[in-house]
Amino acid sequence: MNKKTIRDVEVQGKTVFCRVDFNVPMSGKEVTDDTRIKAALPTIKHLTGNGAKVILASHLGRPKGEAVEELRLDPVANRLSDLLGQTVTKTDEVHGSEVNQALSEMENGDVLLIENVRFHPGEEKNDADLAKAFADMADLYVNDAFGAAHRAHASTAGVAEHLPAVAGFLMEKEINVLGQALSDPERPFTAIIGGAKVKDKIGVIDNLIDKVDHLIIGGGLAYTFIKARGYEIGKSLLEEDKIDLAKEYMKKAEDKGVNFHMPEDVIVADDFSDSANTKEVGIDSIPADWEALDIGPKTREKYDQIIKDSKLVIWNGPMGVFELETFANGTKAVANALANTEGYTVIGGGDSAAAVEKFGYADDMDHVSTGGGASLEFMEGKELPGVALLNDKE
Ligand SMILES: Nc1ncnc2c1ncn2[C@@H]1O[C@H](COP(=O)(O)OP(=O)(O)O)[C@@H](O)[C@H]1O
Ligand SMILES: O=C(OP(=O)(O)O)[C@H](O)COP(=O)(O)O
Repeated sequence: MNKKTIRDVEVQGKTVFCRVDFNVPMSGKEVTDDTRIKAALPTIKHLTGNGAKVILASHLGRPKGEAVEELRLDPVANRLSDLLGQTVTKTDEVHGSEVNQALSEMENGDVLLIENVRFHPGEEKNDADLAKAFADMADLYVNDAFGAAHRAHASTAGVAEHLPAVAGFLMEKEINVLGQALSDPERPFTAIIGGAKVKDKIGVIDNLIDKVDHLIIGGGLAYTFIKARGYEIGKSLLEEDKIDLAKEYMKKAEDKGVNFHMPEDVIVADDFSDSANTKEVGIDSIPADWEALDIGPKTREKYDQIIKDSKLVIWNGPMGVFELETFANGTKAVANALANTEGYTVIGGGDSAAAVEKFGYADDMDHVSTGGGASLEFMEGKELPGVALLNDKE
């Protein structure tokens, strides 16, 4: 990576505005997976250990510019305090008098976490005033939020225009490892795309088709493709206005000789719950009132074989609603296949990383990225806004 990092700057006595990605899975007020918090610890400890005052900023969920009680960062601050072994002060504001007061009380080595930056309507608009307000709090900007580096927001991009701006250790590691894997990919190269953020992820498929040998689709994303093939999908997740795009991508894959795989069979349920009635059905038999929440056994077997025959596998997005035991088998099977392939394996995405951790396969992967959309956009060859504005190495 040709960007400056925290190794290249003096931080003693400085106030550092450090963007992290603490967008962690939650259940009520409990952090259910702290992978992303742990991943930021080396940077935070480097800063505190070298005498900086550290202001941490993160988003959590998608509150759309207003305060949402369940998306406050207090549980994250508590978990971070435990992990760091020091008190992390948390403000209820993103900026303003409460934050300024907390800042005035900070000593070198202290850590302050400001409230969920997406409570402020200016964050996602990359509002210039908000970016300036963030910059005015500090002497240095550090971006360690690889998971949010594909967003050009006030705390990930705008703020960097006003301060010396460098990458944290996590950002550096992600860019280096992913860049290395993709510079000259070993083949067969397989990409597996699943999850629920259809709007975000469908576009990356376009560029991935130019790079991979096998493209595997699963999770909520699959049903827009299955519908595009002309099948009825009942109440399964559908992004109606992306059906044409799905058709276009399948055509492109065919034209380019890329092997495109979508589920052949699925697990359908009459309710979105662990106690729902379920059935295994072919994709031509999804009942009108049911929704497909996992891939079926034939699909699991087929995907397992492709993964085991691959030399490089990137996986982003679970194959089903893995949080519910009843619909976790597809995601488990794919995680197991990745753990047992000889190929180099890269996992991306908050939920995929959480799934791999939950099923006990994290140590068997070559790289578990903290970014889902970010790793995909990086692997597509796009320049990430959260990286572009950082200072270049001299
Ligand atoms: N068939 C499906 N229907 C609805 N939601 C699904 C389905 N398959 C997976 N999901 C959901 O997708 C979510 C993860 O999606 P996403 O955020 O895109 O993944 P990641 O965080 O790994 O990038 C999980 O919460 C999972 O329950
Ligand atoms: O969880 C995230 O993305 P991911 O689900 O693609 O890994 C990042 O924190 C970015 O969140 P966003 O997709 O709401 O901008």
